[in-house]
Amino acid sequence: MKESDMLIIKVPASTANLGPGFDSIGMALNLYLTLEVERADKWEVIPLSEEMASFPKDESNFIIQIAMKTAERYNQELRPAKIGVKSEIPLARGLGSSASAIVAGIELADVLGNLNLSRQEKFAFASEIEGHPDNAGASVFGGLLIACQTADSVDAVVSHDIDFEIVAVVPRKELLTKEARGVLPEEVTFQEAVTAGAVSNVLVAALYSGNYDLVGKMMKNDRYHQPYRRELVPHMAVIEEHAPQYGAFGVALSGAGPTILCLTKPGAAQGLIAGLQKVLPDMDYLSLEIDQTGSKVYSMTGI
Ligand SMILES: Nc1ncnc2c1ncn2[C@@H]1O[C@H](COP(=O)(O)OP(=O)(O)OP(=O)(O)O)[C@@H](O)[C@H]1O
Ligand SMILES: N[C@@H](CCO)C(=O)O
Repeated sequence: MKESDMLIIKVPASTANLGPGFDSIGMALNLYLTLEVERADKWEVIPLSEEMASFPKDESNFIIQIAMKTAERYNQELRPAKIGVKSEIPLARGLGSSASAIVAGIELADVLGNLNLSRQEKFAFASEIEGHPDNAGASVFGGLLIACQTADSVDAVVSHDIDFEIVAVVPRKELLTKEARGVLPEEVTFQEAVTAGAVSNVLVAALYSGNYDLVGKMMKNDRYHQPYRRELVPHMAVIEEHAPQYGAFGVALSGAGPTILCLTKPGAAQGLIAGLQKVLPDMDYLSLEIDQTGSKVYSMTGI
């Protein structure tokens, strides 16, 4: 990065799991965390949207901490910068806000430290920090991602060809991922694991073959996490009951919740929102698309 540059880092939100793809499937969404980065004599974070005002304004800010950790991994020290931060991603609602902040920090280290990281390197480090690759991978690559993280490696297949309309039903109250992971069992039986894996396999095959009715059925049939998290998200059953009549073919918990993800047939999103507002008026409704680009960095001159 040159002294006079103002760089923009733009990272998409994401939804994870799509039901049975627990800690494995992610999809990038067109809501963004944006950083405006300029060289400075000391670290400074300027909140440019309301929710960002609650975070530290110095180098203890999470995004800067991630940037420093990334630089350290590559034996670099970062010179400070002034960073304007704005976000359209609701916090702790199951739309990948923490993963987008991690990816933004890695992108920040990449530009400030001239690290020249590949997308795979950014994906691997973001997944390591987040602990699972679904949200992090979607934020890095965009599109629909099927990923697998083991102790030795993290691998993903990313598709930019799959597309459908999305409605996110967002409760006004936060649910931290830590709490929603706390209700999951420590063990399942071998037979349960086999069935849960089979449901996930059919979901992926149905997604790739465009069999959206089967996609919806598999989203609902998840055995890994939704049965345990239902008690935290009572609005989910209401949406499952009413959404199909307004054109949704699939309903699932978005990430760890509490947002509910509805996938709709083309042109059905507005009707779905109007229909659901009648039964659940106290929710926010977002009509969204898949982000097919992933995280990107550009200068104010548009390069
Ligand atoms: N831009 C940001 N700057 C600093 N911290 C952030 C930022 N975005 C998210 N966080 C941190 O991440 C927390 C939310 O992470 P959490 O994993 O609980 O939910 P989520 O990522 O929004 O949802 P999910 O993981 O289910 O998709 C926030 O409470 C905050 O501590
Ligand atoms: N796969 C994760 C996504 C949320 O971070 C979960 O469901 O807990």
